[in-house]
Amino acid sequence: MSVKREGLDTEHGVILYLDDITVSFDGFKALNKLSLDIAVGELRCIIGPNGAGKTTMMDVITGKTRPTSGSAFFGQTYDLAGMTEYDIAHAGIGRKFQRPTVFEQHTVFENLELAAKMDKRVRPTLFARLSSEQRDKIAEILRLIRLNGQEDRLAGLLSHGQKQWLEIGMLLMQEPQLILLDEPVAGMSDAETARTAELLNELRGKHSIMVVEHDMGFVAEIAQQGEVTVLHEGSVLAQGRMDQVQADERVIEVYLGR
Ligand SMILES: Nc1ncnc2c1ncn2[C@@H]1O[C@H](COP(=O)(O)OP(=O)(O)OP(=O)(O)O)[C@@H](O)[C@H]1O
Repeated sequence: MSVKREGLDTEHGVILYLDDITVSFDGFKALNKLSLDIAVGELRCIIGPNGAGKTTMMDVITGKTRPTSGSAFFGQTYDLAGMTEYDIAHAGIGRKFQRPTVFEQHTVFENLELAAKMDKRVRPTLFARLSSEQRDKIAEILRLIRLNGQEDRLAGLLSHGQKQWLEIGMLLMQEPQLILLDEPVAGMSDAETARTAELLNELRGKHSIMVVEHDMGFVAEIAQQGEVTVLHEGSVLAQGRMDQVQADERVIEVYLGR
């Protein structure tokens, strides 16, 4: 896998290392000695009951929350604990929150164009024309998110699912090295959920992606033979293929015990 971002050392094949991370809120441990690695090009699904610490983990990775102890590295060299949210985004970690936040008064194309111009690696180019390379990329992403032919529609008129795909497209325009998706299919119809699984399967291997999701059917579709991590009470309870974790007694207990 090529490493596009200068300075990101993934020579050892690992893009994210979380080691022994604890986050305490007034003594309550939202994360409790959490250790987790993501390989370059991996699509990792994270599941776990409510309150397991999934959002807190993403907040630590993106610099929104500081760990009380432990270390978080992006590649070999970026120590996330010492970086601001802006620096982390700039270094190449892109996050999509649960609710879509597209620019509703702009067209689909303009949304992707704005995302291209917010490319944090280059000088802001708000008034510059798109390069032909950027136009090609927008066309490719429009196809990927199945919004080709709809590029002139106002984003505010899209369905909930289409807005989510557009936002994924905007994230891709910025070429993040690691993509974090927080419950991407929450609120989607079954058809939209199936379509999102196809989209993520198309991204598999081309990007390093971490997906937090509650919808088990969807997780099974995208995890395939890859690893699924189950969080519980701020630590890793189990990790393995989806069929393995689903058969794990401890996992069954924490899901059924609620
Ligand atoms: N800022 C905070 N102050 C105090 N407690 C917090 C704070 N943020 C999270 N928590 C607590 O930490 C625990 C983990 O929360 P978190 O949101 O990370 O879980 P989650 O796995 O994302 O849950 P869900 O699936 O419901 O989104 C919860 O018990 C939550 O109440």
